[in-house]
Amino acid sequence: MFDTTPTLDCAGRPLALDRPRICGILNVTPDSFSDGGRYLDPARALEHALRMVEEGADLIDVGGESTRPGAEAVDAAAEIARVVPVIEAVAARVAVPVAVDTSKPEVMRAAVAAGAGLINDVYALRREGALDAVAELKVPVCVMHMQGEPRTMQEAPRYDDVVAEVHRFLTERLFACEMAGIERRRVLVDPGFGFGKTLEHNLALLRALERFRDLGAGLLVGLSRKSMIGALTGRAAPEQRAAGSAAAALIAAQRGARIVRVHDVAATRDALAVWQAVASGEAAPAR
Ligand SMILES: Nc1nc2ncc(COP(=O)(O)OP(=O)(O)O)nc2c(=O)[nH]1
Repeated sequence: MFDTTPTLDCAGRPLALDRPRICGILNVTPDSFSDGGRYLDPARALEHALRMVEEGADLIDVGGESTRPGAEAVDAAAEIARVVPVIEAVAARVAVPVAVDTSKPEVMRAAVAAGAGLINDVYALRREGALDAVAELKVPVCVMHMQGEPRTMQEAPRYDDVVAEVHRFLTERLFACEMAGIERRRVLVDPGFGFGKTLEHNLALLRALERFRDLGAGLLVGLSRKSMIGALTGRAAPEQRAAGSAAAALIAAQRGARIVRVHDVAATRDALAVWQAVASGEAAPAR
């Protein structure tokens, strides 16, 4: 059922993409939309990371700047101060790879020096120096589509054909990566749910997710607790959206996502385990 797509080498820590993998979100920010402020303290952040790995996370994604709609930007020094101590502490205690969710080259470099093995860039390496940094750091990277900037992206998202335009953007970013010496097998792509998209745009992308298989890159998807889930379930509070988020992660996995980026690891793992038992005729390896 799953083809033998490559295993990513995340600074010596393998991330096999032979079946859908779970990326646990660790926001070290005061203002992330669903868990802002909860893990600002490095000790709390480490505790949460350990719990997510225990629950089944195959990767931990540490972010120091909220990219929610309307978010204010954070400077590099402040972002580094937030993520580096947490990346150091988490990488020292877990065996799974640790990613850094940043678009700034200086944060990428500091994070990899601290033990990060994958870069997750919602700006798809479009900031000055980002492509060169990733080429030099030699760790895998996720490039994501966003229309506009977090501060204003949800004001009036508009596309002629959202699927075609997102596909074209990711094609161009993959080409830019290859031109910079970042081989395609080291790149993950992400349609960027909620990043300059209406509910209809997000649904169109999820329905057409298989279209992105032809990019020849692993597909990462982030739907967890987003307003799309709230709109479809009526759950106003993000922390009430675990069931809807697990359903969305399952649909994404069934349509080709290799990594699902989630807040609720245990619920997601259970949903994927049931599907894998049915779909592949054998139960997913018990944890
Ligand atoms: N690759 C990728 N990275 C992402 N980073 C942040 C968020 C936003 O979610 P969250 O981190 O929970 O919130 P915030 O940005 O407010 O910290 N979504 C994605 C996503 O969909 N894909």
